[in-house]
This record gives sequence, structure tokens and C-alpha cells, in this order.
Amino acid sequence: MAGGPGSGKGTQCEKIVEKYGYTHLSSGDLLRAEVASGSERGKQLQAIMQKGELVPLDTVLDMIKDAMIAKADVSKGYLIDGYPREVKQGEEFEKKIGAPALLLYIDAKAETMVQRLMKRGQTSGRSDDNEETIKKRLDLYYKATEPVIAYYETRGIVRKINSELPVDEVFAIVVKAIDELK
Ligand SMILES: Nc1ncnc2c1ncn2[C@H]1C[C@H](O)[C@@H](COP(=O)(O)OP(=O)(O)O)O1
Ligand SMILES: [Mg+2]
Repeated sequence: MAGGPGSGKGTQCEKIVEKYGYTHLSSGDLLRAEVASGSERGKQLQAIMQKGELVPLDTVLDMIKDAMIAKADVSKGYLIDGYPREVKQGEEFEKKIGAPALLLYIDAKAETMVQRLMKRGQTSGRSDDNEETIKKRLDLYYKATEPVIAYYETRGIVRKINSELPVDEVFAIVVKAIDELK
């Protein structure tokens, strides 16, 4: 699953997990868990995320891979949220893990994403949900992450989802895209 910060990825993932029982892996959540553990690596990650930058590729990919392996026996499938963030991450994922079956592209306007993040920032406790970091995250999204979508478009696995709609309407489109796969 791809989409800008605040586009609604986490919200839709939660609903997908509820309906399909897939294993949800959010690269952001994995990284935040590492930060919360207070480890040395967590401290380095915190500094990078606070600036709205991308953490080193190998760190994220190893975390995702470990989490996938941990669930391999019981998983009905994996839902990966917020990764790849740049084309290089996508290429490495294919090499180390495999090719994804579907890319859900959760699409909202920049203005909408900023509004949602500012609102989320009132309660999320996320140190990157502030105006300055949000702006950097959006810039980075347009620069680094949008090309990822073009990369997967050439393989015909991208389904673009209009995330300007209310949550349940967005989810109805998501369900259609997933069910078409089966
Ligand atoms: N379709 C929608 N309509 C209105 N608000 C939405 C929405 N989808 C998500 N939101 C809200 C929930 C959150 O407070 C905020 C960001 O959503 P999120 O799921 O945390 O985004 P992401 O994981 O892509 O950063 O926007
Ligand atoms: Mg999220």
C-alpha cells in the first residue's frame, strides 16, 4: 500500500485486516516501536524521523523481513503499509523478499493530507505530526515515493483509490480492488 502521509493508509489497513485477516506490517509502526524500546538504534531512528527524512534502506527492509518471517506459519497474506518509499526500496524488496501482487495507491490531495495530519497531530503524540515536519514529509513523498507508483504501474499492479471520499466509501473501492485479485 502506498500513499502520502495522512492519505489514510493506516485507516484502510485496519479495515482490510478486519475483513481479510492479512498480516499488517507498517514500516512506520515497526520503526516507532524500535524508538519506543529506547535502544541505541531507536535513538538514531528518532532523530531521522523527527526531520521527516527516510531511514536507511537496509534497516527498514530487515525489520519488515524479520516481521514477515515471524508470521510466516500463520499468515494469510501480507499487507505492507508505507513501503517502498523510494524506487530503490522497491527493487531491494523484490530481491530479498519477492514481487507484490497488488499496489493499492491511496490518493488524496496535498491540502487534504495536511489537514488530516494537523488534526491527527492533536492526539497522535507523533513527533513528526507538526507543521514543519509535515511539509518536509510531503515534499519527500512527491519527490521519492510517487516514482515508486510509476515503477509498479509498468507491471499493471497499481489500483488507484480516491481517498478524498469518506472512510467507508474509500474502503468499498479497496475491497473491489482486492476481490478482483481472487
Ligand atoms: N477517508 C478519510 N476521510 C477523512 N479522514 C480520514 C480518511 N482517512 C483517514 N482519515 C484521517 C484519520 C487520521 O486522523 C488521518 C490520517 O490517516 P492515517 O490513516 O493515519 O494516514 P496514513 O497512515 O496514510 O498517514 O486522517
Ligand atoms: Mg500510517
